[in-house]
Amino acid sequence: MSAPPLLDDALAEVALALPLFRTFTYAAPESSRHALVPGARVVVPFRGTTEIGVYLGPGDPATLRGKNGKAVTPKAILDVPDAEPALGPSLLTLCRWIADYYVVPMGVALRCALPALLTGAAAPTPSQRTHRVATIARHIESLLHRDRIFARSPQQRALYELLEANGGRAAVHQLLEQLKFSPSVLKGLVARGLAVVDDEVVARDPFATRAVAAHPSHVPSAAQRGAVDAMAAGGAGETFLLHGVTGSGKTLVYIELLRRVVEQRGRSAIVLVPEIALTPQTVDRFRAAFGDQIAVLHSALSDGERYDAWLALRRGEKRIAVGARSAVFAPLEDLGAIIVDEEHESSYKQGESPRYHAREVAIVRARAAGAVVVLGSATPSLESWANAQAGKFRLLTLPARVGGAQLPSVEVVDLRVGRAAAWKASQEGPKSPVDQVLSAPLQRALEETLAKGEQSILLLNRRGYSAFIQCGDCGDVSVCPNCSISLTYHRAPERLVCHYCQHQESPRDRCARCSGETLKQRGLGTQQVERILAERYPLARIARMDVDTTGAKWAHAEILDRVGNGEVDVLLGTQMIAKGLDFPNVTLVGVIDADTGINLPDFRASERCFQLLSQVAGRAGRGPKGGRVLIQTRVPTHHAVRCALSHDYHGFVREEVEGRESPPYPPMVRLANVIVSGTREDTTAAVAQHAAAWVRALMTRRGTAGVTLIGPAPCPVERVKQRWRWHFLLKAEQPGELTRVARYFVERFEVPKRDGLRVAVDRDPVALL
Ligand SMILES: Nc1ncnc2c1ncn2[C@@H]1O[C@H](COP(=O)(O)OP(=O)(O)OP(=O)(O)O)[C@@H](O)[C@H]1O
Ligand SMILES: [Zn+2]
Repeated sequence: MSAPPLLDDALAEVALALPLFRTFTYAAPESSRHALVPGARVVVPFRGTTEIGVYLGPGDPATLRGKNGKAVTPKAILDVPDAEPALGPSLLTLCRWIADYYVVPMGVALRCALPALLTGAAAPTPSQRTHRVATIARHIESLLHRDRIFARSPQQRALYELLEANGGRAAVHQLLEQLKFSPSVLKGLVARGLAVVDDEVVARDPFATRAVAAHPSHVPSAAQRGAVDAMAAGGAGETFLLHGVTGSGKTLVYIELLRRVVEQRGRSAIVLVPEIALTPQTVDRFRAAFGDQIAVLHSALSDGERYDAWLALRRGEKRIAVGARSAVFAPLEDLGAIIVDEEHESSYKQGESPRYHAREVAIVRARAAGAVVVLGSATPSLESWANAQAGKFRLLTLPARVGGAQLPSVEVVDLRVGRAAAWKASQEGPKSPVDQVLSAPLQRALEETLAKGEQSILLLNRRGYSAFIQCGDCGDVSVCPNCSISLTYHRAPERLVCHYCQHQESPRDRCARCSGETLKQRGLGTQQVERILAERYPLARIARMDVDTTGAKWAHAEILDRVGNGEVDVLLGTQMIAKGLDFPNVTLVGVIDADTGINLPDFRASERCFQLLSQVAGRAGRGPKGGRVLIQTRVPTHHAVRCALSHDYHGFVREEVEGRESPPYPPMVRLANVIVSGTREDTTAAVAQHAAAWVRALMTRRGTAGVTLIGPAPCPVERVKQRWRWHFLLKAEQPGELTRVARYFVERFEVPKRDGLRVAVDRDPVALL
């Protein structure tokens, strides 16, 4: 053990947002614009430029020895720009925990807790917020009409349909640059009165102008009141797991809890939702209940607006922060509650350094602040469930839907055909497109629902027009030149897109390998299904929602508003339509292919599939009309499918946990995924092997019996953005051991400085792909 450092007030320890596991020592200024207190931003000279850092406390003179043992004169802090420290003591402590647990430099943790405008990382924004926007001027409802209008202008049609897919609007520069439309195509649409282009439309904060519909304020049911009472009486730092079936009224529970915490006790609160743009209904309910007290933090805010919201929270002008994962850092004092809605969602995990999980950060923050945490879900993560079973979290249950509504009946449609049926089908010739997508029972259900004027949701967990392009002769699939993943075929405009790195190319008619003819009809994507549905049901009003419609960020909210207003009969989309939607007139949910994702080489594949099926099924029958769910699958006996059919969360957990016992995976053990990547395959593999051997030797030397190492091996997705990827896993029963091993490794293991080699540690990974 080294002796504790002798700290010196004339010196300052400063964290900089650099990928270096050390802080820097500067001379504290004798006089400065503002007081130098821990958490204050400082401007310091660094390698010939200036950087913005955060002052942590007095510095250690021992750090001022050069390599030869001679004393080095510290450079002085240039400025302390803020009257008040950017980070209060509690957020500073939280960042220390993040740096330690997620094995990242302190400066990296700090940067993620501060708004971009304060870290010097912000781009100057005002000019970016002004752009030209193309909007559809005339809607062409029927497909036949459309065929006629665009008979001689397929490019215009593609652009028109792309605008449509974006909720009717898109930025002109995006259409031209990213999607490679020529300006003349857009001009053509404008000339024909089908679209208009507005000059210099300034993007605005959609929530600032979004009217809050007066939401009826319900009287909580006995079950809801029981949950609120328990939470309001919760001890400081207590964590509750609110397991409430879909439609059980969890949102009202959160709102009633906040009434007590914020309105009665005058404390503050944070509400985390998976993704703001996808959950406008939930956000609207909070806004309806608390109005001006809320700051909604979301991705459409400019850096300036984000900073304004941050300041309002910081000054206590607003006392409730609602936002996605980064809202867990909202600068609120006297925190009384943190709510994590849909706590099982993987979007709470940040994909880049620091790879924190907002749920875990919320728990740590609340414990330090003496606040309660509420984790809510109809399908809690196995980790949270295990914590509740172990008594670490207190379990509260809402076992039924509000107002006596029933959970929908769920039926399975087995897509497997026996040999005899397959023979018969082959004699009958190719199936019609709609028969390939929707089984007879699902078609019947859809038609009945349309006939009754009710709404349907169809889930297809794959985007693009057709999953990939394959050679009919040699079977070769078009893959991304940068990533080891097949390219997705998109129709509007026609192109192949890599969903990892956005690489785009034009589809070929002939195979690059054998010149055989390529086929474009393998697999189904949302665009293709939309088209097939439109042709089969020309009068149905169909809306599609998937990642491609994010071109205009708020397209989602607009599409959902149209569904809410009854302007849409069929909502077709990827997993993003499974979240939190609450439309009483949706009486049918169809899952086109439940098997997508079930066989991914990832220990969470089944859990994710069960959650998705349960969540999307939960969109049906939320009103008095009841509801029905049909799940098409080729694996009807898989426990993820079977348990979703009977709304059996407990049964699923029982079977799934068994599968995670041997070999052990979370929640039985704690996991860290160590990923080695680089631009050359051979050196990446060699470094991964060397790193794994290094860690093994360390563990033997140190006698860290509690940690095991598995691998190394290539990652299931071997190459992403031109980088090869290898990984190994560290498993441990105790998180502390894992921290020590990972930290020692990251700080001491020398990664060769060539071939872009990098090592990343992903603590508590949500996926191993
Ligand atoms: N006490 C109540 N009385 C009447 N209606 C209620 C009550 N509580 C909630 N509701 C209504 O029930 C519906 C479902 O509530 P909510 O959306 O909060 O469910 P949820 O538990 O979040 O479901 P999911 O997990 O599926 O998102 C909403 O329309 C809500 O307004
Ligand atoms: Zn790619």
